Amino acid sequence: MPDELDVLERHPKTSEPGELMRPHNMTCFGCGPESPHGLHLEMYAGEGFSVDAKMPVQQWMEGGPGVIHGGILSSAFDDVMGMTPRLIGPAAVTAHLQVDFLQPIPVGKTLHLHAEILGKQRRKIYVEGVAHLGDPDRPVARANGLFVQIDVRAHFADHVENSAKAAEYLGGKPQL
Ligand SMILES: CCCCCCCC/C=C\CCCCCCCC(=O)SCCNC(=O)CCNC(=O)[C@H](O)C(C)(C)COP(=O)(O)OP(=O)(O)OC[C@H]1O[C@@H](n2cnc3c(N)ncnc32)[C@H](O)[C@@H]1OP(=O)(O)O
Repeated sequence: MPDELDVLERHPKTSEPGELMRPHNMTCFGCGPESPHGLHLEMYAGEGFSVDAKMPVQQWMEGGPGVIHGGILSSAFDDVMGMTPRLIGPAAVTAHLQVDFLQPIPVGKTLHLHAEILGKQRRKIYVEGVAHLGDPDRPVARANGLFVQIDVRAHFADHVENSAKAAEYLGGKPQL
């Protein structure tokens, strides 16, 4: 992370600490309630510049026998960490994501995910993530990511017609 950072301020319209955050896209694999095969993560705004979510580790998420698939864990981090920019302003997309797998994460447990903005410089937002199984002092995974703020309309302009929600986005009535 660079030394010279911008001052962080919560966006006046963002969710209050403890409040459920709105999915950024109803069919998002991570947080979309309408995603047919998604994680259906419910995200809560935390104190400061943080977001929390809990994910029951289900059988279909299995990688090694009885434990979570690394890609599922990475996806969960991606989405929870990707939600933190909304606390401060324009949406951001993942430019870089790095995950440390510290312990096996068993099927049947509930994974607690916490993401927090470490700093921002221009459009770059540095975010860390941590996951545990109920005891915050015993993390089972950690992540670091770089998210880059975008103009959502310009960024998705060439792709939005492929969205399951294309009719709504192109009909001028985005949910967001
Ligand atoms: C009408 C439509 C309406 C639709 C409404 C929908 C609303 C939806 C809302 C919200 C969506 C949020 C979704 C979150 C979902 C969870 C997160 C994901 O899974 S996102 C998917 C995976 N990620 C991507 O697909 C990104 C693909 N990459 C890109 O598009 C570009 O590379 C992008 C935008 C990341 C950067 O491209 P540049 O051209 O805009 O900007 P440059 O100048 O290259 O980078 C800006 C700064 O970032 C650094 N940078 C960029 N990539 C870097 C990297 N990999 N490592 C280190 N630094 C990097 C650069 O060095 C530069 O830094 P310096 O300001 O000059 O210091």
